Amino acid sequence: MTDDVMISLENVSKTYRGQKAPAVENVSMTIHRGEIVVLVGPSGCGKTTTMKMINRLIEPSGGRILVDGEDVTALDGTQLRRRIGYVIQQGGLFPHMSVATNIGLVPKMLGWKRGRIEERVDELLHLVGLEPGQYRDRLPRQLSGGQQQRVGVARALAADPPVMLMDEPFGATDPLTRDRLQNEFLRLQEKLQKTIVFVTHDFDEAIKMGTRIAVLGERSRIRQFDTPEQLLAAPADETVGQFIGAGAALKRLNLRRIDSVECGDAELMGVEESPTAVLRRLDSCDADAVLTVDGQRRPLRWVGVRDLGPDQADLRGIGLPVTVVESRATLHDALDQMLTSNCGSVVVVDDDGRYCGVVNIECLMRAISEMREAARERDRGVIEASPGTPAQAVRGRR
Ligand SMILES: Nc1ncnc2c1ncn2[C@@H]1O[C@H](COP(=O)(O)OP(=O)(O)OP(=O)(O)O)[C@@H](O)[C@H]1O
Repeated sequence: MTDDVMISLENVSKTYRGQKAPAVENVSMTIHRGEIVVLVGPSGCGKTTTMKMINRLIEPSGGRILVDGEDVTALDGTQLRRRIGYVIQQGGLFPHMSVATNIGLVPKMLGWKRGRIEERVDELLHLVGLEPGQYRDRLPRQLSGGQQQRVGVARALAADPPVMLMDEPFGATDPLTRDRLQNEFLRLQEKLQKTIVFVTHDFDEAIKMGTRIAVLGERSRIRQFDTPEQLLAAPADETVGQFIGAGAALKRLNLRRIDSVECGDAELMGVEESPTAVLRRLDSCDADAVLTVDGQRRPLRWVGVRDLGPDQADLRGIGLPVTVVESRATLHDALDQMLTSNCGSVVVVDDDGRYCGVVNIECLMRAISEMREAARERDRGVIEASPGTPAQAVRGRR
């Protein structure tokens, strides 16, 4: 096994007791350090069974599984599970235990001192965006679904395991929360660089989260194991193509993050400026609205000529609300926001909500045609995929 490999499945099979046919048959797969490998496939194809054999929540009937070079079947199951974080739907929290107790479970089992556990719990709550003072002592039922999920992730990270298994972790949340959790998790993963096996039903989620995606068929047979780009551009067979579904071109928007395209610029004006200053600015540029921002450059509203009546004293509260999207979100998220908000553009913000730029429909169209061209070139074998090619700047318009 090379240094780069973190998990290796070698001819792994599972036949459940009382069943004739195996649920998983002869699966071999290599997962590298720091990658997110997503297992997708139809219901009942064996995704969860395959994943749970890695931490031996399910004992394999045959084959070998190596984690960081060690054969997991030779290790004590409980010890093994302390070294592999595990996240399931709705966090899988113990309902009668506080958030802090839930997160501190594995460190406690590992014999950490109380002070160290408390410090770690607070550190993890910060990491997943929950204020420790506010959430530490709550019970899981006093949290929203998304918050429970964040605590589930914090718990899995408690003992800083190199490997995480995630079984439909965001499955039980509404689409907006799921999007946010996905983005937050990707941001965390940039820092943490864990090796992650991720099971989902949702192909769009697979594209967004996966470094590589394994499309599984019956008995976990691997139909294709490839990067999202390659899967979308060149499905291995008709079944994979059907699974990817219609709109592969649109789905490619999931592959490109907003921070990889050159955004346009809006005409920014501090909200404390005067309506006359706005009129002067609009007169001198080709934008039809300015974007008002607060003292921290956080976007507030789009203000155009028609919002400025003769008696308008200041800019506060006038104009159209902005639709914002994080710079780490995908172009697909940006398009989604545009369509749901009925707005021709979205304002891109950084982690602190500060203005970064504007993405509009022309910018998306340009990115789509670039990706299409790159896929064509790749098919011709001319160049490697280059999904990071920046789009040209666009003018910000509401
Ligand atoms: N404890 C069990 N005993 C017997 N058969 C089982 C058991 N658990 C799962 N199976 C069977 O093994 C097969 C694979 O199940 P598994 O849960 O791994 O599939 P999956 O791809 O994760 O499904 P889903 O997407 O619906 O969650 C299914 O046919 C299922 O009925």
